[in-house]
Amino acid sequence: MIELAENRYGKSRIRLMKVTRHAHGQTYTHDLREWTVQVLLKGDFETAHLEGDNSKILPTDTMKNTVYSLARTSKAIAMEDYAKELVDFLLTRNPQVSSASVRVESTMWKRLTVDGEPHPSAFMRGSGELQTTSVERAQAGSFHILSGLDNLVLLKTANSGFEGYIKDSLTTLPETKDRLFGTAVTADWCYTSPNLDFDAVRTEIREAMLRTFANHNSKSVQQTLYAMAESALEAVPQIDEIEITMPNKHCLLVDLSRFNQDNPNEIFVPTDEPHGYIEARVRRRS
Ligand SMILES: O=c1[nH]c(=O)c2[nH]c(=O)[nH]c2[nH]1
Repeated sequence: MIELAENRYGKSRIRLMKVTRHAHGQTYTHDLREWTVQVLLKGDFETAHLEGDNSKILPTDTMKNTVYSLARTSKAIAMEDYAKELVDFLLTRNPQVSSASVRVESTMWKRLTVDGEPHPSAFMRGSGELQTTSVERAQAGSFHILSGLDNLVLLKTANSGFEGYIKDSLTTLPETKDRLFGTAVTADWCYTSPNLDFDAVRTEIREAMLRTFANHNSKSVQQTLYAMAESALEAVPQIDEIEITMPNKHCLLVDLSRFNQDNPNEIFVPTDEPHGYIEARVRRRS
């Protein structure tokens, strides 16, 4: 006997740009948001898989249209609030759906400064960093919101060392009190409430992590990762758990002795592969 164990379906990589226009008398300001949205539904789709009966299937093309239509009417500023509206909309109109999940990835656009003034309608891509959220709700259930960020690329040139580790017959790594520490942070945190000023909380979490990365006297990526998670949890009571992944993007000191030159930690070769991979989930003790 064979059975359908689990299934879900939806639309991925729905790209959306929203311009919000504010008029101030003779002048104006525009706000810009760029989101990539994924919608996934779980529910009563067994007959679709087993019999080819599409009578309970909301086409993924309709889900894509829903994303744009709701973006037009929604007053949400935070992507978490927009995702909640989208989940509610899909669940209300589709009783065959048992749970809906919406993920939004937001691209960083920064307002251009021209002649020292913020420009009302010109923007610059900030970096490859993404702000993320995944919002899920079952019919008659409550929201589960996991927000975070991805590809926050950081580097510190002081206050990082790595010493005192295991040495065995395969060790070649020299100990160092002074190395470059480069990483690309991924973080995901859970909120204690589904109704928050999500953008304000996000800013505080991000700033707490950045401050700690900059100021930490790092004995390892592991220690700095934990300190960053701890500072986010201390700064923001509205989250109770945070998971952080920090690859160790090694920058290797170049040996210039072959050219009769010294290299007092000035010339490095940045490497992508292989890289260390450090991950931890840190939570408030209950
Ligand atoms: O911060 C570090 N943690 C490690 O576990 C590790 N391993 C390694 O080779 N270099 C480093 N650096």
